[in-house]
Amino acid sequence: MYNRYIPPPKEKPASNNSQAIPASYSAPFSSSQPYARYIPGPTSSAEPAQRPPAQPQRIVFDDADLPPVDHTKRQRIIDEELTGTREDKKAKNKSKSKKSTDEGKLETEEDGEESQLTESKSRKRKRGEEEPAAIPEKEIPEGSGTTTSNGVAAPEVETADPAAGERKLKREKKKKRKQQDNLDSDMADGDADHIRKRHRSVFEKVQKALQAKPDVDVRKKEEDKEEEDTEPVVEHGLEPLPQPEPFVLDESRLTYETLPPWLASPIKVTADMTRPFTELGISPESSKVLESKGFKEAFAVQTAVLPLLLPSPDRQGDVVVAAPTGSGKTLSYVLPMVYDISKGRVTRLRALIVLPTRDLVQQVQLACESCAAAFAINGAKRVKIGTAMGNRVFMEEQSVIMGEEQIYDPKGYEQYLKKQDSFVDLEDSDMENDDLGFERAQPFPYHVIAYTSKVDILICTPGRLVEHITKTPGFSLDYVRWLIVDEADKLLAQHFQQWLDIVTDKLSVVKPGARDFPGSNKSCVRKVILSATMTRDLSLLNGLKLSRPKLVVVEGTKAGEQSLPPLLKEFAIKIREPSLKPLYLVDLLHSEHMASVNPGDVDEASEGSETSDVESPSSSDSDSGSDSDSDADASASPGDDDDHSQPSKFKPPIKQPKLATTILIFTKSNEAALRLSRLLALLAPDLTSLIGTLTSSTKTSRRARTLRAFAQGKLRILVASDLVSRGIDLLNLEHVINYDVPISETSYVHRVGRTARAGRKGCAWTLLEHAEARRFWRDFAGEGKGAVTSIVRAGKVERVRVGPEGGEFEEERVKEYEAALERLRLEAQAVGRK
Ligand SMILES: Nc1ncnc2c1ncn2[C@@H]1O[C@H](COP(=O)(O)OP(=O)(O)OP(=O)(O)O)[C@@H](O)[C@H]1O
Repeated sequence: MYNRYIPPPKEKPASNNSQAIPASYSAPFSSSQPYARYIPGPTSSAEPAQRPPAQPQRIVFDDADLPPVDHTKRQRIIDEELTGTREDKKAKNKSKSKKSTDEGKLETEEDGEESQLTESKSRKRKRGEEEPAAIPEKEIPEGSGTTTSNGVAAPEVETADPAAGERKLKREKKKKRKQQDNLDSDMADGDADHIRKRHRSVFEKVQKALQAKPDVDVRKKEEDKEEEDTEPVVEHGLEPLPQPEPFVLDESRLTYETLPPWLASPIKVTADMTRPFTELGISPESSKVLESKGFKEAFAVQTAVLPLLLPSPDRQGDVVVAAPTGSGKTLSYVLPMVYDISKGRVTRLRALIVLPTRDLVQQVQLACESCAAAFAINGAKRVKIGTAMGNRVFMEEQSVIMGEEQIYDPKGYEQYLKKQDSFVDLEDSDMENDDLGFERAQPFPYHVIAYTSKVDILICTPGRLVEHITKTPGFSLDYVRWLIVDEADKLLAQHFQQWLDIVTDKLSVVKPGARDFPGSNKSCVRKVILSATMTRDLSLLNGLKLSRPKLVVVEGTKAGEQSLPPLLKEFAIKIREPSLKPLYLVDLLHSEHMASVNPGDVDEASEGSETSDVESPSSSDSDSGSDSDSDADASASPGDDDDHSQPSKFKPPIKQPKLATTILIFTKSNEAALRLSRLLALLAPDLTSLIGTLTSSTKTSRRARTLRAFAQGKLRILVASDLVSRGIDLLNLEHVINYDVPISETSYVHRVGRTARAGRKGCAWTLLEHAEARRFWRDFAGEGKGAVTSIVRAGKVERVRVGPEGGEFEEERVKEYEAALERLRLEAQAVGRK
């Protein structure tokens, strides 16, 4: 930082005075140049004789604080300091000195500097040392009135007699000091301080520069060399400083080399591998029961996972499974887990299965019940299964999971009375249960309530699990020895109430006899982590605190890849006129493409179903209407091919319409799903009674009914949001239509994976508007320029044409469409007014 230079008074100095400023003096120092401020002499006319001649302020530095320096170099450094940076700092100084004048801010900053310098001076005086001479005198060229290369007036030095010259110099110094003292004493205190402060700042700079001398020398040398080698140095003003290279995100995909061994060397299983359950350690009796439930033999992933999880004399580690959608991952963990628990006698909470949605909880519950039945033979225990997903009031859920028993225990009763105040008061909680008449049991006098788990396996959503851990008396994970995390990538990426930390903390508690038996292979918790799109993000996986994990993948996939079901066929349809996209969908639904791909499956499911017991989109509120709505809609002539739209007083018998397949249509949001479902009902009246809607805003019970109706074939088309894109097992589903392109590869894999499950065929159709086409082909299909996709598929995505022959829809159809839109708008308005 440099102080503002104040130009010297415009009086003409005596030409023969060595202290006077030569005419050339002002030339290199404009007011904006960085240099110590010139101190003018006293202005009082009463003492003209004492007024010192105008001179530049001498720069004083404390040699005691510096290493011995070469004065020649020092001078050069000072010169560099004063000149080299001058241009660069010009504008900065201007604004700074202005600030300093206006606000006096600089003074404040400089107080410290001045006190340091004063301290240094006084130290020197105490030591009896002379104040060092001003700017290196030895360097001053011979001759009178010379200036330094910077134009600084150099004192005249006699060189003929060195002793005499020295004496003269001393005299001059003494004289100057005296003058300076006079000057100081004459000046008002504030002014003198102010000026001194300003000078000190410059001196401080010079000192710093000198201390940094070695760097300066090296830099100078380097600069000189560069100058020789390259172009002349261009001095810069206030243009932006050179910035470091922008940080480029490493988008390279994971390779085997970057993964830990257990991820890099997975256990691979061929996709078409099957084995009888008996060969994998399941008893023939249990296998028979499994067969009766539709599980004839173990699927590929099950053949690899079952041996790792079934009880064995060796203590085995945790298991991570990355296998395609519909490959049978659920049974691969449910079977060994239920088998293991069925060997016990006492009911305790032994297993937790965590899933992201309620629909999945219900689905996995069915798989668990099937297996529980399979192992409840030959006197083995029937494993008890419970759910916690927030679909009923909390206290009711608590009473389903936990049991209470009155035990005579006077001491315990006393403690209970003392503790009562600090006990978690569920009555005060914000749960939805309070006014429903559930009453928490109180202990009888001299009794305590002992809490016992009513279930061996709890299937739950993470949020509800945390609620039970924190609020349900007696709910404990001490005996849990199975933790299953299905759809793991989703659950790990979303920190629902820090559920994972809470659960893993609880599971790390060691209570001897609970799950820790020295030397037993049953000790500790077995963790099984599954997904069709398993993350390789170690920071996420680390949160699970896995112990000696093993990864199971389907052969043909590498780390970071996600394979599609082998029997899935994919198609893309170009939408030429985006504003008429619903018409393309209607055409696709009516086209020969929507044929059954697994003949027999759908018809079997729908046998005998003539009416639907679920809501229909043609009702004014498809998600909140009563079940009877669909009957009313169905009466609008479903299946009557001759005249679908004519209102008729005569209601024909309900017939199954000619849609011989099942279709799941994905939209981008709940709202879009509701809207499209209603629009379809208006545009394709023949399909009206077959359309159901699934969104996260639909009540769980209604969703369950809709799914049931679909499984039975009463509904043939489901319009859904991404809610059901994961895990939902619609076994008879044949076609998935991406009405809106999914947001990610992962989402695409899960959506299309709702079909072609369990060894069946299936088709996925994606409607592509022009703007979305590039992303689809590059990221999802892996075709075209710059294509990179992590999706592994058996075939290729085929292009299919749907829509009018000539490319344009008939005017009449466009008008129908516009009328349907208008009706939709009016209906929405009417709902808004309610
Ligand atoms: N061994 C088997 N024999 C016959 N069917 C089976 C067998 N194992 C699983 N299934 C059936 O396969 C279907 C898909 O299984 P599951 O839901 O476990 O797949 P998933 O791999 O978990 O799929 P997603 O990743 O989509 O959740 C289910 O209907 C299930 O009943």
